[in-house]
Amino acid sequence: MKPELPQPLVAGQPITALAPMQDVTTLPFMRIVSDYGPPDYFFTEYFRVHDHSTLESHILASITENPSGRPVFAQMIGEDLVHLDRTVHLLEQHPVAGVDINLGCPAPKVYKKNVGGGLLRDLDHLDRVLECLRKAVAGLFTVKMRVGFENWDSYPELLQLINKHNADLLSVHGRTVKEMYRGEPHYDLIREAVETVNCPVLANGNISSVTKGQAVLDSTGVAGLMIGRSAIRNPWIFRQFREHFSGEPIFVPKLGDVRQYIEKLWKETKKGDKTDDRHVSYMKKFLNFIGQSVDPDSLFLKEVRRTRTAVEFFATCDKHLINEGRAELPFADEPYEGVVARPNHETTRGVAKCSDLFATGA
Ligand SMILES: Cc1cc2nc3c(=O)[nH]c(=O)nc-3n(C[C@H](O)[C@H](O)[C@H](O)COP(=O)(O)O)c2cc1C
Repeated sequence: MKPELPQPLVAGQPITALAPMQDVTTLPFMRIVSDYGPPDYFFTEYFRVHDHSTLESHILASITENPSGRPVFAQMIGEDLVHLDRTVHLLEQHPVAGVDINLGCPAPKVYKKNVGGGLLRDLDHLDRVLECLRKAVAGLFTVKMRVGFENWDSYPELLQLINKHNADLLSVHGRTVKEMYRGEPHYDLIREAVETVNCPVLANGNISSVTKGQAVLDSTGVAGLMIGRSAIRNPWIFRQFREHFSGEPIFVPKLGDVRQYIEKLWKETKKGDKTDDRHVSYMKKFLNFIGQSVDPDSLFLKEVRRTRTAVEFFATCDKHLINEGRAELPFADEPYEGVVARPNHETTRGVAKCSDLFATGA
């Protein structure tokens, strides 16, 4: 019998999902998001698939040790049929909700190896990849993709491939690979997916608040929303969506709550062997997004980016988030205009890790 998509936490509500984010959606981050109110679905960062790949243990932990009880879909990136098939069988020995293929990674070093977004340039090979995966995956087979490589000329064909291979869920990041993270996503193209494919669709890209999410639900008719960077900035966002869908008052975090979130992030993500000062640079990956909603002049972000030691880092957090009554100020619902996270997407470090592997000819 065909497996069904898991029910959302509150039956009948649109689905919410945490987008896969390399080096971010690790087990510690999933724990934190679960504490603040989990999404309906989790997706892991991608497992790399090539001729000598194994399941990376830290990614596997985000499936096997996830405390939320919510379904976790395992994402893969790769293009080799034999090894994709092999990896599906390895993954399905674990409690995965389904297996997802990454058709969106826009990093040149990745797409040049014809994986991630690169697969969107060769629909014949993509056809074979999807056929192989559909045969291999016993449970739910899901796809996360962008709307095209250079443009969306092949998008209708792409959507037909989703139908041909009976994907069970499609997440669409409404930009081309070449658009990277620039500009507003093409929500009209997400609507086209809803009208064309036979499976539920999740809208992805710049779902920054409940208001924005509801507007996207209304304009596209999607079954749900997949949220990435805004869940780093605002880990209460899934709870807020659930409250909104239930017609309840929506929780408004204060700067004092944000200070506690930063403390939690520090404690959860710091590995035993790392010095406090080295951990400051890892924390900036998160602070970059959090800082977008702290103050409109970007004072917090500018100052925290300059910190080098743990003492400086926490003193800056206290100054901007707690001292002089700031703890009671609201944390803005949307990023302040002009306050930009840099980088605002996959980092070179993350990209380098996977491109190094694919560069071996795998
Ligand atoms: C740091 C970072 C890492 C990412 N890693 C992945 C990944 O491993 N797999 C994937 O499909 N997308 C990845 N993405 C893309 C996101 O899943 C998502 O499609 C994108 O950020 C747009 O959604 P948003 O505007 O809600 O962030 C990553 C994005 C970021 C910012």
